[in-house]
Amino acid sequence: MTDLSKLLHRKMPLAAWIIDIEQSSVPWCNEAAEALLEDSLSDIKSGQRVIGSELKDRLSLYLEALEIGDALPFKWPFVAKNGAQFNVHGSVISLGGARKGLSVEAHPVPPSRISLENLSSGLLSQFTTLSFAVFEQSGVYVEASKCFVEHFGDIKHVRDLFAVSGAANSFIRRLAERECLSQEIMLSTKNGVRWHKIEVSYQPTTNVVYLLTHDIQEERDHEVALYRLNNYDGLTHLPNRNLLYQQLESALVNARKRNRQFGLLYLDLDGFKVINDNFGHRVGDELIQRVAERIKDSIPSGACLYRLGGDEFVVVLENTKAVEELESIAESIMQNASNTYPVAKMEMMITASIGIASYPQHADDIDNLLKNADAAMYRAKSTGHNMYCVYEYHMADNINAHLTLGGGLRKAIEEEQFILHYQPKIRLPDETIVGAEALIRWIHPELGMISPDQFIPLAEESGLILPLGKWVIRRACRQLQEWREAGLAPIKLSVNLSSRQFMQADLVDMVQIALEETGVDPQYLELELTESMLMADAQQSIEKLHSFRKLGLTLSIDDFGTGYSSLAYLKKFPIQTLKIDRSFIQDLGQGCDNDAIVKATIAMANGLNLKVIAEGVEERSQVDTLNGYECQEVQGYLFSKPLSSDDFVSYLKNHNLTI
Ligand SMILES: Nc1nc2c(ncn2[C@@H]2O[C@@H]3COP(=O)(O)O[C@H]4[C@@H](O)[C@H](n5cnc6c(=O)[nH]c(N)nc65)O[C@@H]4COP(=O)(O)O[C@H]3[C@H]2O)c(=O)[nH]1
Repeated sequence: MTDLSKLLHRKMPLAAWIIDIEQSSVPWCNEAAEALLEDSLSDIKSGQRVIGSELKDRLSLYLEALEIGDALPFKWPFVAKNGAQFNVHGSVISLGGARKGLSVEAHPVPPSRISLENLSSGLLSQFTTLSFAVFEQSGVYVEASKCFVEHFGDIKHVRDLFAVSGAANSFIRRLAERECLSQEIMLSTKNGVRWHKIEVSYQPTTNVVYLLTHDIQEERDHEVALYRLNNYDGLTHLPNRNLLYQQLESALVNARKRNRQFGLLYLDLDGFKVINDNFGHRVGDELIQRVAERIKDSIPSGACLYRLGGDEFVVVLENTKAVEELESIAESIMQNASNTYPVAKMEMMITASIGIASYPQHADDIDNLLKNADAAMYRAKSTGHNMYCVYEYHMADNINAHLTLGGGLRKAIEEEQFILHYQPKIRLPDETIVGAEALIRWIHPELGMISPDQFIPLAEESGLILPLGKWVIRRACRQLQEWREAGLAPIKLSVNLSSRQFMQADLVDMVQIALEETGVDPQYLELELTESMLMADAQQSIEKLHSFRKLGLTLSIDDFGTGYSSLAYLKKFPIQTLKIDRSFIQDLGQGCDNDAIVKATIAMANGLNLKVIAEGVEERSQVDTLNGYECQEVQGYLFSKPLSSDDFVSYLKNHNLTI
């Protein structure tokens, strides 16, 4: 071994070592070889470096045929752990006597030659699932895997891959700077532009660029779908509550920083639940879509519309100068939204109640701004549908009262905490009492008497109007029975129906049963309906009204003139009475527009053979004017406020009606 050491100096740069094939060992190696051997060519066993059995068998075959001094007939290629490639040359030596061994040297393979050899071998094209390609540093295409070619087609230059030329240029610039990079980018494939994750590695030894691509379009699509799901309403495609909060937060930051104002409108459709419950969710959904489109068309381009869910929407307007800007949006929405909607082959009508709140006047944080706009909306709803209210400080208390009332309503129905009051109806010109309107009152155990304006909207929204409405009809029928039994001359009693009640499928049956149970002659019961209630589905309304007529009841249109007065339809409805809304009566006889409207309405009703009653009559002058227009009946505080049952009987007696 000492001789050999002289022969092959340990410090020589080439890795060199000796193999004793018979012993499967490596009796000597120089320093350069040590690193290589450690990598893969041998193992250490019991302190001795050994070669594997496979290599031993292979080399033994050759040794048998070779003489000492002969070179091995092959180069033995291997790649070290650090990626360096070597060809190992060997020659047969004597290890003493006739015992043959092998002296080997590892020659590094010049990198460029290897890459060119490998690349031109078409090796990459064998890869079917991994998408990668090799380019010269200049970007010229060299070779690619099968999968890459199938995905991107024939490309000549790396530039051909990029969907955006700017991205291609920056990519090539970075390559020139020999950067390794990993990024998500859009690439042009045979199937169009798709998102990819790419990894690029520049190999200085070979002067080539390796590009690995991974199509992530599906992941991107999922991300986008998830984002939409979280932030947009599926039905109307409007942004939802999440995005509303985002916009409000940024609006608040901007407004605080720049000392600006912004505001919001909180919209809730009136009686939407009724439509949903009676026509089904599909019709309800379609209506919501149409309404959303209508609202969107009614707001200025700078305003954003959000759907909070159900029938609630919010409009946000930034950089406002005055609350009037928000009010004018509300007016425009109300004007457009109340026109009919063609839905499911019907002409539907729906209105909205709107609450307005503005930063900083009405609240200085988002939650309070929303809460106050909501409170203003509640106020609009309970004052009368289809209107808007700007927030005022006491409204927040009002909403609390609403919640308390709403919670107690169910219990109140169970415990029958209600009574009916009766307001006389007076015939003109002789001013005899010919009827009464039944008006509900809630006798709350703690709050006392609550007016219907405060709880009927809640009952409608919650659906409790159905049991409540049933109670009213049964109570009114019983009252007629009691008056008859008390010997009073028969009078007509009218009952208000809510829109939700009117759409109730078994309403006609329910009324019939109430009449039969009390033995009341149906001609003394009148139902008061509103125009919008009838117009929600005019065709169905006509059928229902005919069913009521068959029972023998009379039908009246309440609040005439405030809704969608379609004269064409009016002729088709089998109604007997028009009740002119009190808003037209208030300033009657003062030569204003209302005089002409009332006069024309009465003339038209007479032409259609309908009886006309004017409500809200408070002044004698109004009676005189109405008399002049040939109005048949009046009702109002001038004659009497709504009275309890006992007071009503006294009123009848005092007015000399036959008992
Ligand atoms: N300023 C003024 N007001 C007058 C005058 N004459 C009558 N009124 C009031 O005007 C309302 C007339 O009833 P409505 O328009 O059907 O309006 C009713 C009706 O829409 C609803 N409502 C009342 N009872 C029932 C009910 O049993 N069922 C349903 N669904 N709604 C009801 O609540 C509304 C309000 O009822 P009320 O508070 O009783 O208010 C009554 C009545 O007290 C007057 O000369 N001046």
